[in-house]
Amino acid sequence: MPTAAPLDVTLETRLSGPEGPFTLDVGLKAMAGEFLVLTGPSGAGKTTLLRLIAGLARPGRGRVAMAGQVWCDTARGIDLPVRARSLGFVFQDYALFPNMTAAGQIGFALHDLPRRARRDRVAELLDLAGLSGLATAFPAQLSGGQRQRLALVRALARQPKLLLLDEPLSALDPDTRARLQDQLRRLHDLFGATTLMTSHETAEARRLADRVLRLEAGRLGAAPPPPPSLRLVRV
Ligand SMILES: Nc1ncnc2c1ncn2[C@@H]1O[C@H](COP(=O)(O)OP(=O)(O)OP(=O)(O)O)[C@@H](O)[C@H]1O
Repeated sequence: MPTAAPLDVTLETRLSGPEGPFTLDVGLKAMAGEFLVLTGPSGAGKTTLLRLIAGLARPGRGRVAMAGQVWCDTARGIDLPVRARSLGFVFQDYALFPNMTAAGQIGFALHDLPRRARRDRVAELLDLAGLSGLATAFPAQLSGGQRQRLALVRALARQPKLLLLDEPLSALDPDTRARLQDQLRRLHDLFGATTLMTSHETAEARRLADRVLRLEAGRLGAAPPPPPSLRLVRV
């Protein structure tokens, strides 16, 4: 259950879209453990917002704070490097290392643990991902769903306070996607990270999220309510 309001984001930055420049101008707060899904049309700025929060891009101006720690504040010249921010991410352009086994991918994220603790933690995370029998498999030997489960537990390996997911399920077939939605929500609940995910699928957003937000042309609004359910009429 959400308990506090630790993610506090106010960002403004100029972007150039196909129809000309526009401003990504966002104020966003999330509770600890809250699962937010960000929907909106292509080009609205969803990926850019996640990259700015992660520290992979720098905003024109603004502030990002998480759990009382300021990650970025342009007015005070603060801009923590990505590795100093307690976050995990699954981004389309941060794929798995092709030449590393499943166990190696997770172990890499835990490189500073002593060897035995690292081995135990890797085994535990592989088990959580349902990949215990595939510890020595390389990404090319895994299905799309297995790869995304691996990417997810790798992102959660260091128990980050914030989990950023950019369309993590979009490349999967519908059945795998539905299964992974449930697994994703379970992992989120288990780790208790605040999660911000982007999705084009309104149904997916409603199924997963505690709160759905919509970004349009750089501005945030609440998502429209779900359509009223059909009422049966006696004839
Ligand atoms: N550093 C930048 N400077 C200027 N414009 C940028 C920069 N980064 C992204 N853009 C532009 O901002 C717009 C929003 O891109 P973004 O990828 O954030 O949208 P999106 O909502 O995630 O779209 P999609 O749903 O298709 O992934 C795009 O037109 C992109 O070209």
